[in-house]
Amino acid sequence: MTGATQSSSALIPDLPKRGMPVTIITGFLGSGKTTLLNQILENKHNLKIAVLVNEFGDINIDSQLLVSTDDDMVELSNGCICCTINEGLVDAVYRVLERSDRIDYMVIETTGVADPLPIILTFLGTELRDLTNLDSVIGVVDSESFTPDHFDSEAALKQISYSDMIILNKTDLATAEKLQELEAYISTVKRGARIIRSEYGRVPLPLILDVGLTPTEEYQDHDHDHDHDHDHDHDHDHDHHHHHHHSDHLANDGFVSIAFESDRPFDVKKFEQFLTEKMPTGVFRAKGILWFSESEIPYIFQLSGPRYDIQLGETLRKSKNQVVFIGRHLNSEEIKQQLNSCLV
Ligand SMILES: Nc1nc2c(ncn2[C@@H]2O[C@H](COP(=O)(O)OP(=O)(O)OP(=O)(O)O)[C@@H](O)[C@H]2O)c(=O)[nH]1
Repeated sequence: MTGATQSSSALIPDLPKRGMPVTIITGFLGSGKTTLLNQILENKHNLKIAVLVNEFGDINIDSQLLVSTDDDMVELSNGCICCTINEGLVDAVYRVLERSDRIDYMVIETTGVADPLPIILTFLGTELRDLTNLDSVIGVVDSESFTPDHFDSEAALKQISYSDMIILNKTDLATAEKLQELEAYISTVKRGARIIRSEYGRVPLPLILDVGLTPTEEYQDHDHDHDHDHDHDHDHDHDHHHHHHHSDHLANDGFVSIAFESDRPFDVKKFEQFLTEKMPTGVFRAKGILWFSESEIPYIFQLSGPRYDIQLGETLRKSKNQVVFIGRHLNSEEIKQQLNSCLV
């Protein structure tokens, strides 16, 4: 990777020694990362922020749900974090650095099943170290659904242990006791962790941006290539060097992502019946832009753990149905067939 990017750095010789500040937002599926990112974008005032979003799945839903002004930039790189992001990430960062207009800050949202370490090491262990300044890694935790078994997911645990700060989000859905238990648990995983409670990611920006929390020297001994060689349970030896993966391949800790798109609208009653009666219990997270035959305006669909909501997406353009289901032990064909039968 270093070889591939060295030539790009020659294009931007004038960057200051301490480069562009970068914040990484990590956290499990549905914990509130995009919500936090929207809070940042809505409250950034004059700061020009470039946003990089990496999604688990073939369709970019998050990018469509981000509030964005002309100054912001959303660079997308979908796919499996282990296969795609390290190469795609360096290129995307260069595209931001090479922009002629001023960008003050970069915020990266990882997928909900990502191990943040390879991303951290991409900033600290490659030539990006001189061009960027990793400010902090923020881990978002869903205080309603997170439990100490951390969804049986190594990634969920690593997201906490590599975070410099934890946003204990969705406090409106958890009892005071649960919040205290979680804070105690998080402190056992990450001693001395800075924990901030929030609802809908509402946190004053000075508490989370430009805080200089990443202990960069502690990562110095990590061997970048070695650490990238991790233990995901999918086999990608034979296709590591090309990036036309399908979502079925994107399994992390057993999670798979199933993308469904259609130019035909859904029947709202059939779709709700699918959600309440037919959807497999293995579905942990779903999101999408929905088009119902009854409405001219598209809807935003969010499902996280036990709850879902479907809200009018006034600012979205109606085009087609796009929805992603993420979970374990999912039968992709069966789900697609069931969704097809909800179409008008
Ligand atoms: N009640 C409640 N809901 C919240 C809060 N924060 C976020 N949500 C909802 O939780 C759902 C998931 O939020 P997102 O911000 O999309 O979560 P995410 O971490 O980006 O999800 P992935 O990208 O799939 O990993 C959405 O329906 C949000 O509106 C909160 O503090 N309280």
